[in-house]
Amino acid sequence: MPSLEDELFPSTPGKFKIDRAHTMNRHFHRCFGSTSTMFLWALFLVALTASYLSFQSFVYTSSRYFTASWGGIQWEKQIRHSAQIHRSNGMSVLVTGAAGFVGSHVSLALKKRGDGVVGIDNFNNYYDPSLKRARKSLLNNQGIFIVEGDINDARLIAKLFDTVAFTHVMHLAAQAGVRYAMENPHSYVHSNIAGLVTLLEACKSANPQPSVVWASSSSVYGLNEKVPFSESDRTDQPASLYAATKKAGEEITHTYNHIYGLSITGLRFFTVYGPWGRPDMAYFSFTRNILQGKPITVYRGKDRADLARDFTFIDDIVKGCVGSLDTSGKSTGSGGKKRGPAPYRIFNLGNTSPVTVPTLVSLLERHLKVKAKRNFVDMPGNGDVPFTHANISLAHRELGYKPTTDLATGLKKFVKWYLSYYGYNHGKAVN
Ligand SMILES: O=C(O)[C@H]1O[C@H](OP(=O)(O)OP(=O)(O)OC[C@H]2O[C@@H](n3ccc(=O)[nH]c3=O)[C@H](O)[C@@H]2O)[C@H](O)[C@@H](O)[C@H]1O
Repeated sequence: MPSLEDELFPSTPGKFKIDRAHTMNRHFHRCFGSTSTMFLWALFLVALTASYLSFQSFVYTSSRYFTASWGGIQWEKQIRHSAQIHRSNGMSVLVTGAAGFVGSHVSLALKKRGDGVVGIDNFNNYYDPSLKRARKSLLNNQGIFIVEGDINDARLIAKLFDTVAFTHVMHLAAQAGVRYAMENPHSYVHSNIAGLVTLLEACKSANPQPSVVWASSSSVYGLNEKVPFSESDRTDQPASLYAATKKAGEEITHTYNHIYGLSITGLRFFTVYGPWGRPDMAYFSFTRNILQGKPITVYRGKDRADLARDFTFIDDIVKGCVGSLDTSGKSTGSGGKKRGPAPYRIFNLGNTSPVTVPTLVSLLERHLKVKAKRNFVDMPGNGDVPFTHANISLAHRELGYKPTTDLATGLKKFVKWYLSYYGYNHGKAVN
């Protein structure tokens, strides 16, 4: 069946063009008989377009205003209340990623000792958001308010700094996970680079400027083979996009320290685990599979060598974070201008005793009292590194950091939490 266009303008080659041009010409002259009429029509069209555009912008602004999940007197009151300090020389901390694993633990620790804490989290679905919601209610019960929003939302971040003069920012919001970077590379750029810059822009413009402590990663050591990994070792050979964005974060924060006088502390976390942890990590997904009777995939390196990680228990990491906030030193800038040099620090926060992945599995079996079905496969080339091992002498000297939990003890605590949270039958098919 010919289309309406075909009926109006027959498609015979040659004829089509002439006829169409001719017809258009006739219509044109009928409508716009003289130059002055043409001018008036043009004026009319310009005015019509302008009023349409301003109407569109009005609709956008007002819908943004009415549908925003933040703002308003009540909202500001909650933020101020949450940020209130209840100890002498305390701090008011904006914690990004507060509904995340490390973020929720650090927020609770700060609140417990009397610091003011305001959280922000975008509750994305990288892993089950219901776990993030559960962490949120835990924090709410302790009087911590979590703003639901993205660190890329510059207006929201500016509003938070307008509402509270935060002394510190604990920046833990990030797209985590080493291997997922091959599936969704842009989410890493969005959170770990664009989001970081948006946050730093707000910090640099705030008056007073806060001190910033943020989560880098052990993955920045990439293909480094010198053990244990020291802060001064090479970090220019990342093995994954995740690692590359964290390394970029270290360079980006350096420029904000250099240009604007922001006090910066970057923490290279080594495979953090524990209660309320991340379901995407090996110790967590292994636990789920073992309990469900499903096989687990255990990667092996070159020549079938076991992979190893410097697994670090969450309570030790929390101490390192709090110690970093306490020793961070002040930012020196104001109104976006540097007034003098400010501290720029980077620390490894590890356990300094690597354990192989098969040993991790054996420990889980012991605590769960269930045998695992191991499936050994060669480590795929997806960003993984064969081992990590932290030298923590710098953090020990500067922060008093001293991890005290070995993997067996930490996993016992994790398993206890896991069973109380999910029960033995989590996800098991019921016959
Ligand atoms: O320290 C970091 O900077 C990073 O730590 C964490 O990464 P990783 O150390 O890779 O932890 P994780 O995935 O638990 O794999 C642990 C081990 O199990 C092996 N592994 C993993 C999965 C699997 O199915 N099988 C397996 O053998 C795997 O090969 C590895 O040897 C954080 O996720 C990351 O966000 C970042 O913070």
